[in-house]
Amino acid sequence: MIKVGVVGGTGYTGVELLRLLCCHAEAEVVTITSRGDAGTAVADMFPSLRGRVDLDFVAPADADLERCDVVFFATPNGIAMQQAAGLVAAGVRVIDLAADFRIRDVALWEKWYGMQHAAPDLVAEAVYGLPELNREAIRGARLVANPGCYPTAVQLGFLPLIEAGVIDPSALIADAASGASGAGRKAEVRTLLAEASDSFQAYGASGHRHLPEISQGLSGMAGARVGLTFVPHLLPMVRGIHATLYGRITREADFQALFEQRFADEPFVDVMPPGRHPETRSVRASNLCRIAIHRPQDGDVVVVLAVIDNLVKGAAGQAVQNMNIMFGLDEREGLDGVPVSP
Ligand SMILES: NC(=O)C1=CN([C@@H]2O[C@H](COP(=O)(O)OP(=O)(O)OC[C@H]3O[C@@H](n4cnc5c(N)ncnc54)[C@H](OP(=O)(O)O)[C@@H]3O)[C@@H](O)[C@H]2O)C=CC1
Ligand SMILES: CC(=O)N[C@@H](CCC(=O)OP(=O)(O)O)C(=O)O
Repeated sequence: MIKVGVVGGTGYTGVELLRLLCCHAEAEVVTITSRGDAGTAVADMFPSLRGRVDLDFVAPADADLERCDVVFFATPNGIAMQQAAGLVAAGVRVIDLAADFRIRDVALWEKWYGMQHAAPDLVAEAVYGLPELNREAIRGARLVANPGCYPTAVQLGFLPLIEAGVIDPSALIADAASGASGAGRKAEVRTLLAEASDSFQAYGASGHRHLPEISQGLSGMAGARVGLTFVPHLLPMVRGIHATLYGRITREADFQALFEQRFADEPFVDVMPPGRHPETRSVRASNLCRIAIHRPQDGDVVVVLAVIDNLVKGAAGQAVQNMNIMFGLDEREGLDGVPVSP
């Protein structure tokens, strides 16, 4: 069994990791941390895990992470970078759900994240954990930077079009909306029920920290710097991301066939038949990204609709998928649950 440690077990992605890993045939969570709730039984805090997880939270300082085979950091930005070097040196593989190792340009990361990087030398070694793009590199990685939630949906939606060179990479538009769990479990006024429900609002329109991450990924696919307008929105729901992506066509192609062929062997990308509109609830609690392709009025714009569950394919599920690849397991292990609908 793969021995797993989770740092940051009381948050939304931490508990989602536990939900997925408790059904995993080859992995066992052996330690899980919380600063404020050390000593509390996991199943007392999360009754959904009663009978499934028989562990107490331990303080991060008391967690013996070095006895693990892999450690997931489900912590805010800036935590994993303080511990990753020691763990990697001890032979422990690390998967960071936060953004510490996602951006290769350390100065750019420091600008967007407003802090000094504690492990700049490790950034070059980290592998960006989007399996549909980087599967081979993930296999041998000691340190995986799990992608952000919006970046997962936006990159998967643009991937076939950019790789095939059929849209103008200098004029990409991504309109995306997320449920409130994307903001994490910590108390915040904007995600209170009375603030977020029955309303719909964009945020970060002038610049969101996922912009450099998405631009970096799309530029890698294009082989040149892309121009991207990215506008996130907060949706009055709990889970899910819906991304609407626009690309100006520069070369004719059968776009539906392009997507079907590119993702034919991908276990977690579902290309819907022509004319469909994917719903976020059709992927709820699953590791799927569901995609539909449109060409309104046969014009010169291709519109891609991509939905994921931000906590699963956008975070914990993708992290488990990466673990499966790193340890040579079936990529679908622990992740083949059917989405919850309605
Ligand atoms: N929510 C989402 O949809 C997504 C989140 N992410 C990223 O995943 C990470 C976790 O997100 P999420 O679960 O939503 O966040 P939460 O705010 O829900 O949880 C954060 C967790 O980190 C722990 N923590 C906080 N500060 C520290 C610290 N200094 N040292 C150790 N542990 C700490 C908290 O536990 P305690 O306070 O008890 O120690 C808590 O368990 C973030 O970096 C986020 O950006 C990525 C993709 C999607
Ligand atoms: C609704 C909401 O607030 N969403 C978060 C999503 C960010 C997130 O989850 O962080 P990662 O960078 O680790 O993906 C936000 O926009 O800040």
